[in-house]
Amino acid sequence: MSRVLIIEDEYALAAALATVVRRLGAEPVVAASGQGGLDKAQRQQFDAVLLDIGLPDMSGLKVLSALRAGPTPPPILIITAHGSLENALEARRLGAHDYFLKPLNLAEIQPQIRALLDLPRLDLPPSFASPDPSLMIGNAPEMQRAFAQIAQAAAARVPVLLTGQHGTGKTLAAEIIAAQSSASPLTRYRYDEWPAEQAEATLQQCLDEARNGGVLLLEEISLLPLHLQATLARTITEPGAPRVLATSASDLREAITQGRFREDLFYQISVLQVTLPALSHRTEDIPALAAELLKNAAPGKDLHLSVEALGLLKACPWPGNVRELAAAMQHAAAVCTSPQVLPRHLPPSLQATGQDTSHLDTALVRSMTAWLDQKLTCPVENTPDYDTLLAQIEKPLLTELLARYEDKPTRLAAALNMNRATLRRKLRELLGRE
Ligand SMILES: Nc1ncnc2c1ncn2[C@@H]1O[C@H](COP(=O)(O)OP(=O)(O)OP(=O)(O)O)[C@@H](O)[C@H]1O
Repeated sequence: MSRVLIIEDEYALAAALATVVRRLGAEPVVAASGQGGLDKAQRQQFDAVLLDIGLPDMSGLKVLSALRAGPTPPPILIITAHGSLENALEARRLGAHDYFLKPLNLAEIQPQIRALLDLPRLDLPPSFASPDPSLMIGNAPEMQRAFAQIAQAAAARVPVLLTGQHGTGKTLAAEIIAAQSSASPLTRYRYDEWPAEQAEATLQQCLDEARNGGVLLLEEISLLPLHLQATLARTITEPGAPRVLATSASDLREAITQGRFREDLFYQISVLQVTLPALSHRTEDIPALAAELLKNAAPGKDLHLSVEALGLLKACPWPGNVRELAAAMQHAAAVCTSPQVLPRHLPPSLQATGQDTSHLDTALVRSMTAWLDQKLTCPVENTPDYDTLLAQIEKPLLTELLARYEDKPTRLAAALNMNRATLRRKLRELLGRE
């Protein structure tokens, strides 16, 4: 893996550069002073150096000449707030590869770093490459609704709020929307990635970076404290402001009632909304998702899931949603030495929760309660009788059961210990089968 030395005393900038380097597939090493940088360069070989000229302990130009004096000097990119022609000329004379002025446009410096490291575009992790919309898997009705919302959002240039539990694909959906609707790279900001004293300056930097046609992804916007919400509410209405895509796993309307989120900002950022369903609400998507995630986890290994393993996956509650399923498939790929993944190849925690199906019972009771609420809130004369309600429950139950026993009533009756004559009568009355 290529290694990049970042000599920069401004924490926010150093962290942002480290993120860029990491996303390019290289390892960042940060030094906050000139001497620190030189020490690190003496101990390790680097493939590139990003060097700030305005360092606290010595001139970056001095660091540059010291680095260049080594036996195999790496290519060096200079970053400076004191952009003068002299500095630029001197840096070039001392052998700097290129020269960048602060405030730094990360989108501009990124291709330069890639070129220095001689990294092919394909090396980029999916978060920086434009994600392929087909990578978002889902056939369930709730997912189809989400796809329609994503398509609308991709065709517009208005702010979008993406909601759903953690790991449901909000960020992936936002990346797809951004890639489809803007040529500029996506700028990202997440409040809890920064120390409190750097958070505001970094937000401002991200807002500036994405100005004039860019897209700013604000991950988990609910974390933003009120004073930064005020900054955001003011800035995103200014001319040239970036398009904002915001994600939230917590209920922003509830946050508004509790005084933790500004109502005006909520309406500003939620012109369009995309709602990603929980994985436990779309268990029919689990086979396709699990197969794809397993393939990604073990490319070329041709692993597939046994019926038993799939049954277990479908029964799990998945609080971590698709992210948790992806981790489970990585686990399976690591421990499974045969072509077929069995329940014992799944993480032990899943094997335990998969046995406990109480969450499914709870879900059944919850949806039956909602169904009854709806059925029974009508004038007394229209209230259905008990047998009608029971028939409505039994009809899908029998259809589903028959499908599992090859559509053979005799097999179903034997397997579930049912009276054959009763089953035949029910099939005739409820499903019209002779
Ligand atoms: N429908 C999907 N098809 C394929 N992969 C998916 C899908 N949804 C999510 N993923 C994958 O699951 C992982 C988690 O998704 P993502 O980071 O987008 O979730 P999130 O909702 O933004 O989570 P958080 O709230 O924790 O930030 C990612 O690796 C993503 O690529």
